[in-house]
Amino acid sequence: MKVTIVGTGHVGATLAYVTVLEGLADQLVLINRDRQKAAGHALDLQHTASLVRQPIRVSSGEISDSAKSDVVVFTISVPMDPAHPDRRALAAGNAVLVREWLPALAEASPDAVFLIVTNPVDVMTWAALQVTDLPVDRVCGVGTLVDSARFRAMMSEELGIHPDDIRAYILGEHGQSQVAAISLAWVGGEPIDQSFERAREFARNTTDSGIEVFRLKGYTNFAVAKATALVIEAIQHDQRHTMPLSVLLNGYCGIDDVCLSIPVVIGRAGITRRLRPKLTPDEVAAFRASADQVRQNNQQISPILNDSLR
Ligand SMILES: NC(=O)c1ccc[n+]([C@@H]2O[C@H](COP(=O)([O-])OP(=O)(O)OC[C@H]3O[C@@H](n4cnc5c(N)ncnc54)[C@H](O)[C@@H]3O)[C@@H](O)[C@H]2O)c1
Repeated sequence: MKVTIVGTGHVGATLAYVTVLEGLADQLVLINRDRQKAAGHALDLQHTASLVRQPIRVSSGEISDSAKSDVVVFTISVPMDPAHPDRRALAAGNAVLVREWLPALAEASPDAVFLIVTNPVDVMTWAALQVTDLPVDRVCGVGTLVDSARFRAMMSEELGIHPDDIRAYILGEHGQSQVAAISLAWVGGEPIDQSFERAREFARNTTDSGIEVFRLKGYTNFAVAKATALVIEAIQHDQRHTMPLSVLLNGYCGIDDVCLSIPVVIGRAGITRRLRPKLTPDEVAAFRASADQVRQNNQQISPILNDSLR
């Protein structure tokens, strides 16, 4: 399997390291505007590859070197203002990057699954679909996967049960309007008590946790890299795992033409199913409000995507 990581900043470089350690590809290509930096990471990872069991070829290069990738991960981004950490503020700058990079990447790897990590990830996933002819089931954003994992970890600690045994999703925007689908949370077949006040507190903590890491160290990399690696692994082995990813919604909860995280099934062909769990009326209302928020951002960047540079 050939994986290309576009952008070798904190997230891209960490994901490249996890890809090598976990043997998630036979071939890994790194692309960065600073070619020397990408070459340095590739060389360092070649040395790493000689220490792991699974052989993997690591190189750096241009978009042409990414040709016929099975997975392309997009992580390039304008920087977030440390004084005002707000993912939505990256929308205009990153829309320019999506417009500049995605068409050529898609042309080079028309059969790849494209994983968008760049924030605001729901808006950028939608943007990627606007500037390419990629099928909707092969473009998805690493949206609330980390949020959901964090939410489950908090519940796990409270309940004294392994997080793998807890099913719980954060849905909607990877950001302030995200929705904790507490009505869907269960363990061992038992629903988590709706009146479980701590679950609401955990949901609030989850919403803020990514930004909190950013405030403390200036970027986030480990959790998102591991989450993205899980998605790559599901594609590599056609695992058909269910996970919350940001995908284009059309007619979902009455929402059209917006990318938001919902539980999906993912495998080698990309998204094979969009699951439709039964949410409470309050959760549906919150999910629709999240869609409205993201739609506003989409509208703001539309003129940038339509710019004549395309
Ligand atoms: N989806 C998620 O859960 C999640 C989690 C963490 C971070 N993120 C997002 O991932 C993105 C990357 O984060 P990071 O910490 O790696 O950022 P970073 O600043 O460390 O890296 C950004 C990369 O983009 C490249 N870049 C910047 N401007 C460019 C330009 N004009 N042309 C080409 N390349 C350019 C840089 O060279 C660098 O490789 C950000 O948008 C961040 O918000 C998403």
